[in-house]
Amino acid sequence: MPKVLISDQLSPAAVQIFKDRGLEVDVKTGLDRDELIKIIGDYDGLAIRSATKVTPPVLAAAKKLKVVGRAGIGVDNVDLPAATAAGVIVMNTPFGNSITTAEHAIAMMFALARDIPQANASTHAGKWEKSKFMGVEVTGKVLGIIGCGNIGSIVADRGIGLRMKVIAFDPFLTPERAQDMGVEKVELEDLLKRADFITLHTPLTDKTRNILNAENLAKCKKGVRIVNCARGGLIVESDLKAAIESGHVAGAALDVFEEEPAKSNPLFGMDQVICTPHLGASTNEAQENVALQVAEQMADYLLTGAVTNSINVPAVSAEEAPKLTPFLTLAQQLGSFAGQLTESGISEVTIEYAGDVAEMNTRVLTNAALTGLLKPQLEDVNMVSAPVIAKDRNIKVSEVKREQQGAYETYIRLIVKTERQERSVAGTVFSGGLPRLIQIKSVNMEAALGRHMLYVTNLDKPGFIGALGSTLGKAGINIANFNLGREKAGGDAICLIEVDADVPAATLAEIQALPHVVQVKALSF
Ligand SMILES: NC(=O)c1ccc[n+]([C@@H]2O[C@H](COP(=O)([O-])OP(=O)(O)OC[C@H]3O[C@@H](n4cnc5c(N)ncnc54)[C@H](O)[C@@H]3O)[C@@H](O)[C@H]2O)c1
Ligand SMILES: O=C(O)[C@H](O)COP(=O)(O)O
Repeated sequence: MPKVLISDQLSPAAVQIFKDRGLEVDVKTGLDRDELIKIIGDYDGLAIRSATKVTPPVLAAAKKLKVVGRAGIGVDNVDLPAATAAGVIVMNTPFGNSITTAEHAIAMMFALARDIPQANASTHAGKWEKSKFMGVEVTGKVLGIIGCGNIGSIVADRGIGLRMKVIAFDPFLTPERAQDMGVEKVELEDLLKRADFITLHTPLTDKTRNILNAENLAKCKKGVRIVNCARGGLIVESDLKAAIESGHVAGAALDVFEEEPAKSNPLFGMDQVICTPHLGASTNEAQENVALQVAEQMADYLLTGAVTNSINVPAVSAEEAPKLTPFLTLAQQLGSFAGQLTESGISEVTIEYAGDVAEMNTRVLTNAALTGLLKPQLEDVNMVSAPVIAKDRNIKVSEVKREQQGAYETYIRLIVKTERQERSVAGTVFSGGLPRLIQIKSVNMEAALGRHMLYVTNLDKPGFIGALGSTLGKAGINIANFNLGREKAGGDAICLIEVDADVPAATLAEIQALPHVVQVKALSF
């Protein structure tokens, strides 16, 4: 009988589900790393929240482990590549605590507007400082939401209910979805300039890390109040401290910190800063939701092999797997390729299946393509949530099936329409199950996608390839594969280069400055 360890505070509902489904379950919370390493070898499943760190040494000791279930959203405490390499499925519950977290952000906004924690402490101390705590109304104020996904859009809805003017910065929010929500879609600069309250609801990615740094805080309206119930690392804490000390920022309410558990922090002790210890998801309702859901998902997987809400593995049945797997990889790669190049809201996605692949389970393949497409923008998107997210965002998704045509026996073509342009990319699977890109826009080429890729669009002129090669060489970057294609001699051309390491920003800038280069972008797969 499979055995599960619950190593963080989960609702007792989870234990009941595991037992009802016939699994053995142990609850051992507060384990340190070595204690976890010592016992993890006994378990097939590990159910966690954000406290347990699933690191490579833990995974190395977890010889029987098949699934890690995160009762909540963020899986930043799980080393995903290491889990994937160890064959461990990681699943989460992407929607179960969204309402609760949005409510915490609203509670923090009110606490800030009316100094409630400070006034509470002062009153308990018998001071009756009635004139000290002069607040601000939220009605009519501008609420600036950075990141308008599941939680951000619930905050927007509540803000509108409070008669606030809600503006949102989220490059991947379509104008139609913003309009449906009654939210004004704005650029970051505009949001910073106009918002009386700013609330953060993005994942922590390379693009969002330090999004509120000294430079951006200086662009904020004087007297702005800032709420962060998303992730520490979105705000530079020392810069926020300085902005509060100078009086430019009136206050901040923080549920999350650069380092957690936060035992000391530059912002601790400041009168204008309200802190909670990562309580965003801590309500009975949310905890019940996520515990029930994660236990059901883990039991399903351990008992039947069904995969739901997995972050690192697509959902496929045992019979379909061998034929479908290379096409799943291809679909996800095509999606990821387009997603990494997309910098504005997606309105439409069409996936063409031609030849043999049109007879397969194209729904799963479409979900794989959407997962790849949305992944560069969203922290938690998987084969199950991708279509729901696309629908929520008013992205029109359609499949077209064709008989075999053209040079390839079978292929998948992904066409992505955004506010600004239409992008198409096609690929096939070669014998031996090797996925290959065969066309980008209307330019033919045959390219495998490696871990580090450089995508360059340029004019087909002499000297360009040499200049590109020497720029990479000068930067010590080895070229593993070089693929070229062009529309016509002297016309638009595309280079897709596999390199052995990440290309630094300075080298990208040098390539961008080469004659005949239109665009350069580093991609990773
Ligand atoms: N405090 C807590 O206890 C708690 C609870 C739940 C979730 N969270 C955190 O809240 C955050 C949001 O969760 P969610 O479920 O709404 O995620 P989500 O993926 O549904 O939404 C994130 C949104 O951020 C947007 N985004 C991505 N990059 C952006 C960028 N560079 N600039 C602006 N917007 C960008 C995405 O387009 C998306 O709409 C996550 O970091 C999650 O881990 C915290
Ligand atoms: O990502 C999440 O779901 C939240 O940060 C909640 O984390 P917690 O389950 O540790 O409270």
